[in-house]
Amino acid sequence: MTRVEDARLAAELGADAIGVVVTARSKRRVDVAQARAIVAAMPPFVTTVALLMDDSVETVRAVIEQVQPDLLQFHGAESDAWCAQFGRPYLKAVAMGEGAAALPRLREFPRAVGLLLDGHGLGEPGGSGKAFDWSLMPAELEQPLLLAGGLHAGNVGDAIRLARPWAVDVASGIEASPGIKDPKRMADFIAAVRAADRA
Ligand SMILES: O=C(O)c1ccccc1N[C@@H]1O[C@H](COP(=O)(O)O)[C@@H](O)[C@H]1O
Repeated sequence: MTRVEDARLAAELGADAIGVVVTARSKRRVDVAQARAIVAAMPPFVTTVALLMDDSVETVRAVIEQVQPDLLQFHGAESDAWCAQFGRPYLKAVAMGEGAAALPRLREFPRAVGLLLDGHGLGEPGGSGKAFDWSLMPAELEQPLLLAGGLHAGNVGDAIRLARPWAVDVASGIEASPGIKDPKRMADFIAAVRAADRA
């Protein structure tokens, strides 16, 4: 989310969580002040997430103190120990663009509260709009698995039925342009997720 009004609409439509991208490596980047405004505008029970990618310890500390997100989400080459040093719950994104060869990395983050499997390639930022082979979603891991990458209202139902993730995460598939959400795409996406949940 880059705008308070988009984040409020997501919450009204029933999103369980919203994210702000504070890493510099994104076309959706917001500064700390804007990230704080978006997070502060969220009602109770909507989880707020700050996205980071190979940022400095100082940057992460500033985000924790000033934005106060519920969760950190790391998208780069950070190790489990590096992510855990902040003493905050975190999600670790794993790039699935190389297919089955990426699967061993899912075991490298035992302290993550969840793993986000995203369709982009190793070293690339997320938010790419690229999907991966959902049949690779492992069933045996104990951590909650979140599915991301190239999702939109037209494919998220199939993705949920096939991969059975804990949650789905979307950026470009609900946008009118980078960082600007499209209300109809957002509503259609959440309706498709709820329909798949019920089925
Ligand atoms: O969205 C970004 O710009 C971004 C930048 C750096 C790291 C992660 C980023 N986004 C994450 O990627 C997923 C999937 O995006 P998409 O649906 O394929 O466009 C998104 O939900 C964020 O978690």
